[in-house]
Amino acid sequence: MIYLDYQATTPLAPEVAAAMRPWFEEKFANPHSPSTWGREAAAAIEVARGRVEQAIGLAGGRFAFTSGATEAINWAIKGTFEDSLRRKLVTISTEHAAVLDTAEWLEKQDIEVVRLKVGADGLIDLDEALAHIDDKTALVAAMLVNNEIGVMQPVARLAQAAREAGALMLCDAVQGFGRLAIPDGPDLVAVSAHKIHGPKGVGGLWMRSGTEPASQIHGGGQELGMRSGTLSPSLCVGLGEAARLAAERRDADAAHVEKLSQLALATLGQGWTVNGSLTDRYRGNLNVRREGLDGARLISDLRNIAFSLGSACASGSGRPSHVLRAIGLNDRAARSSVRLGFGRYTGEDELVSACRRINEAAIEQAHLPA
Ligand SMILES: Cc1ncc(COP(=O)(O)O)c(C=O)c1O
Repeated sequence: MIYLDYQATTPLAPEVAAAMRPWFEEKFANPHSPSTWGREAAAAIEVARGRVEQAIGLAGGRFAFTSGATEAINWAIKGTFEDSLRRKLVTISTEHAAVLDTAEWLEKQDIEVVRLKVGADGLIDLDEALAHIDDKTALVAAMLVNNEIGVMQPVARLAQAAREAGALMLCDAVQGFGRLAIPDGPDLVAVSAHKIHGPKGVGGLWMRSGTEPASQIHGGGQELGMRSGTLSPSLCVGLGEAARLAAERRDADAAHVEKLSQLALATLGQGWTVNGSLTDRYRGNLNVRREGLDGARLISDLRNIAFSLGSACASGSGRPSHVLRAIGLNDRAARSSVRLGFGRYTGEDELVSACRRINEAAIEQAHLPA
């Protein structure tokens, strides 16, 4: 199996698995218990928290663990509106479902939602965005790297505009965290462990000091009373170790990914078009289309290569991706697109071999009866 679906999830780093194991097995204490064992687990969680904060790299804030980025985003958005008299959210039409579905829920509570359009390059028009961010706006929510097409929005500029308007800025940094520097400016940053070679089921929300959205999960008062529920030392330690490794290896991983991206494009060869900006992008995400291709069929024909149509959610629904539609592709062009995602553990040879097979299968498909 050649794994080219790094945006859906990433393989667990061996260092992370090793760091997590004792907390599943002999060190099973409840980290909120006052026993010696409990305190040891709590201390390990605090070390992990420090590592995540360091990898996020923004000063003057604090990180709280959650079950993943979806929960962190729900918390940030719903909690901000619960605390604010302002009634407007400005976001982008190509955000992840965690943001867009929460925005839809807000609309039912009579909150105005502006979904900024994007151009064929997948990027917003900054002037249009600035015109919408005003004194009615409580929150601007924008992702750092798009999960489907890899393009990078101008997060720092949006954060500045939000601040000038007295609003807060949430950055869904899931696909950029640990891979790129998070630009300074956001007040709230959501991250997830399983996109950076950590375990599934853990992530969290970084909050600038003084910006603590209202709690959405009530109970035992863990995480400074902001997010209740017994923390899993194993998952938290796993995220901490994944963040530490990502920070340590960021430049080496970025250089590797850049090389892989060039190799993939050169191997696919002619007839393929990259969806979204060629310049403002994370290189480990290559969403490509080919005239007449049936992407779903290609994926089922090439069972030994794991790749996808776009987001895992869009793939399941059978509906064309909202991101590809937003960049102006019609149904046919959207269905002829596939996403190749690679990273730290992808070998050059396996990538070349996979791209060759993808290209050959696509050419073969063009000659088959529909
Ligand atoms: C951009 C983006 N935001 C949010 C999420 C949700 O993260 P999690 O799986 O931790 O809930 C994902 C993962 O699919 C993502 O790619």
